[in-house]
Amino acid sequence: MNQSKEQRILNFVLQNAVRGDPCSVMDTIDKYCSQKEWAMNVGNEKGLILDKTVEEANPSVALELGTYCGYSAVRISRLLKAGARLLTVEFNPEFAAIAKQMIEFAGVQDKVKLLEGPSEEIIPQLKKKYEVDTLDFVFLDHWKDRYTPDTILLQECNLLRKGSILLADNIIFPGAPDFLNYVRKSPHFKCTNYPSHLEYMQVEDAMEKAVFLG
Ligand SMILES: O=C(NC/C=C/[C@H]1O[C@@H](n2cnc(C(F)(F)F)c2)[C@H](O)[C@@H]1O)c1cc([N+](=O)[O-])cc(O)c1O
Ligand SMILES: [Mg+2]
Repeated sequence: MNQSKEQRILNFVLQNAVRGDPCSVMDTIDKYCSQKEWAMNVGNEKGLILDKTVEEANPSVALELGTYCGYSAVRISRLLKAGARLLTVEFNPEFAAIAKQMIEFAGVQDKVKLLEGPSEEIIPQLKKKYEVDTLDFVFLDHWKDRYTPDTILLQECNLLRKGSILLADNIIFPGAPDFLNYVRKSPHFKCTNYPSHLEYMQVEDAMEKAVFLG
């Protein structure tokens, strides 16, 4: 049975990146996806915005919705302080298996917990099952029509605290218009837009930061 694109990306990393070196894994994925096969990793340009926002948040507990191949899980977890952790949620079992191997190869597995399943099931379990009090940082990069319902669900589950930082990918392309509308109109969020480009392409894109005000 022929391989999936995600399996080809993982194989390229296993054969070309330096084991235990997160930056080498990120650079190798970016090289493959810019030169051989496009894939929906946040990439290096938007990745720098992600880096700066993670450093600003300096999270003890971070959540990512949309693991995919694990590129941003590696990117985020490499910046976490000792004892901090990233919970990353993936719905597709095949992608989760790829991401698990990617995370282990990068050597960040002790900082990352990969949770498999739909967000509407996992988010309500975070407090009791995954011992989360509140989330310091949330990266939204999953299905764009889930950004708003999951942001509402995070609030309903009391997982946000004054100062929790949400960062959303793909505000322009593919776009998340209802999310943009929701957070910009809400009195509970202070929003900042970061213009950028779609990963590996000369297409406009942007990220939106939404700080929860309590
Ligand atoms: O569709 C895009 N991303 C969707 C990303 C989807 C990924 O998030 C997972 N997921 C779904 N639900 C959950 C959770 F957590 F809820 F369970 C996790 C899906 O299985 C998939 O791996 C996309 C598309 C483009 N593009 O250019 O088309 C560019 C991008 O940067 C993109 O992120
Ligand atoms: Mg994205």
